[in-house]
Amino acid sequence: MEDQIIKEILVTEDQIKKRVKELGEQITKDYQGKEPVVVGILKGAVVFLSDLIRELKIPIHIDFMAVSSYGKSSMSTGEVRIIKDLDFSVEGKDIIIVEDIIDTGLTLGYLKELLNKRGAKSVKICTLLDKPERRKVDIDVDYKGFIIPDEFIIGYGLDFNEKYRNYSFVAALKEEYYK
Ligand SMILES: O=P(O)(O)OC[C@H]1O[C@H](OP(=O)(O)OP(=O)(O)O)[C@H](O)[C@@H]1O
Ligand code: HPA
Ligand SMILES: [Mg+2]
Repeated sequence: MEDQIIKEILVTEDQIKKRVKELGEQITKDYQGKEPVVVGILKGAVVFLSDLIRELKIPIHIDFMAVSSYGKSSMSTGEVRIIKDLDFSVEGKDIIIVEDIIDTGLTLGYLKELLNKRGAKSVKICTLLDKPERRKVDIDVDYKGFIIPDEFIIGYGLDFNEKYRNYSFVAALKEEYYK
């Protein structure tokens, strides 16, 4: 049963729905007359992305990337390995990277720089969750849903050993499961 692994529900389904709608309205306003490419980072971002894009009342394109950190050596450089690259060029495009969570910031720090280097016209970041206590690199977050404490989070795309991504709320996992 899910109750056994959950320490606390941090964000309820209703709170997520309301916030996703607000973020969608904000992005819709900011991108009037533009046709941004929404880039989802697999797999965690898929749940948030699929809800968010239905709140965008502008023409958009969707693309995906899958990345994995290089392990210990990447912790200082923040270099990540690209498992699946984008299908389309970002040159001259307005990009919105969508993430489920920013933790150390290493993944997004690297990706934002990469897309800028590839000639994107603009690169903005939209994350559902922000865990600022764990940040290792400074990162400008343009759109953020909720600030969360330094706990291991599951649900709404976030996994623990690939499970619990399908929960429609965001919860902290009991410490005994990951410590
Ligand atoms: O800010 P950071 O410390 O870089 O951490 C955030 C990244 O870690 C998680 O992905 P994960 O590698 O677990 O892959 P997943 O989305 O497939 O679960 C999350 O979805 C972000 O992409
Ligand atoms: O708290 C988390 N939970 C799941 N995946 C994650 N990736 C970075 N931080 C987290
Ligand atoms: Mg994960």
